[in-house]
Amino acid sequence: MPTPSHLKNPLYFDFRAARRVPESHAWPGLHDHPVVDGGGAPGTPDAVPVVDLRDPGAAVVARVARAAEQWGAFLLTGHGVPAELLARVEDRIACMFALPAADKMRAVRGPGDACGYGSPPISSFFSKCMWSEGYTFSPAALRGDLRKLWPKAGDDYASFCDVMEEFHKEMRVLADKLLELFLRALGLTSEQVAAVEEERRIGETMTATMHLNWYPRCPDPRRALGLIAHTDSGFFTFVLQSLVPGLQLFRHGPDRWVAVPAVPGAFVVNVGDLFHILTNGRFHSVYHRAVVNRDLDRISLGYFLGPPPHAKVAPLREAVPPGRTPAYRAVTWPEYMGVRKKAFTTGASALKMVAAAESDDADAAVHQPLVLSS
Ligand SMILES: C=C1C[C@]23C[C@@]1(O)CC[C@H]2[C@@]12CCC[C@@](C)(C(=O)O1)[C@H]2[C@@H]3C(=O)O
Ligand SMILES: O=C(O)CCC(=O)C(=O)O
Ligand SMILES: [Fe+2]
Repeated sequence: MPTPSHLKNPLYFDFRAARRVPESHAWPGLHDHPVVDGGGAPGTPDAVPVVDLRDPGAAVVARVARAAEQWGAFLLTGHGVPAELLARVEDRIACMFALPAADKMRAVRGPGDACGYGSPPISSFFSKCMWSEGYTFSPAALRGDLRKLWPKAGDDYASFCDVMEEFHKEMRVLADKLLELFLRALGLTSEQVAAVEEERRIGETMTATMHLNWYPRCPDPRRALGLIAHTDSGFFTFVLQSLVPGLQLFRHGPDRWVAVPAVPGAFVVNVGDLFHILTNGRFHSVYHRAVVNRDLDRISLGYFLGPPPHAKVAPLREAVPPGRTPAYRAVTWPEYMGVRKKAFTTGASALKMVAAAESDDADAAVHQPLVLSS
């Protein structure tokens, strides 16, 4: 009898060969909270907020503020990234995930590596495995990274790199636009936004990381999980989900999972933990997860924006109410990842661990927003 393919490479779980969900991939507690549809009529309690950038400026700012304060996430439409480019991006991602296991394993993420192929970094905190594969890379340096997957270069390598570079160019511009909208949504005037940028260079220094997810179809989707519930750690993330839905946002009161509808051409924008800190908790990071499907593969792309590694992130002066001190202490992204690691192992909240001691002494308020040291 031939050896099943998933046993040939012990590091690689062959989802295609799986006829059932093994214990290693079966998650308890997946159905502790109900799942509700987030695609209802706009304004209904569970409808995921939509921000259409084609609407008048003041309406857009108000919608961003409401969504970031109440949900920590929204669907972004009218963003100007061509649908035709998004279709090519999805096509190239599917082509990458269809590479033979041996090719993908050549690019495997090493312990502590930011980039590479395999389960996302968060998976190391759990004993169960997720029903997905992922690939993380830096779009600013992708040609080198991608040679691990395509050592001989070739047409697929070239088209993947060309399309991702084109996408990155569009997204980086959109990220700057959204950052400005977020700052306006905090109540800053255009002049204050310009002054913040002059002083702190948040937009100028923001870095982008891309993480691609492949969720193979699953024989028993109720037992398996595509991506464990988490908050993104950076400033904000654009998620492109294919036409197969699977992203769910957690909402309190009553506790429930809201299934984000697959809206063609839309991005889901998630507020991350460092933005939660930057906005002094006014915009809150959103807890979310991805589920899998019995009949269909699903692909998603996360375009993560965050500060450069040496930049300290602390609440913006403008986000702290008069007479109060900032709610969080200054942290770099790597420091915050260290705190989050500790939080995972102890069951604590990483954001609470970087909360500053409460004080009403306005004179003691030392605001140290994004500080760039050389
Ligand atoms: C920029 C990043 C955010 C991320 C860690 C990473 O360095 C690259 C992968 C990202 C991702 C994607 C899946 C979920 C997540 C929690 C993870 O483990 O890897 C996020 C990370 C994050 O937001 O912290
Ligand atoms: O697959 C999705 O829709 C969500 C992906 C995600 O949350 C992530 O990559 O951080
Ligand atoms: Fe995420």
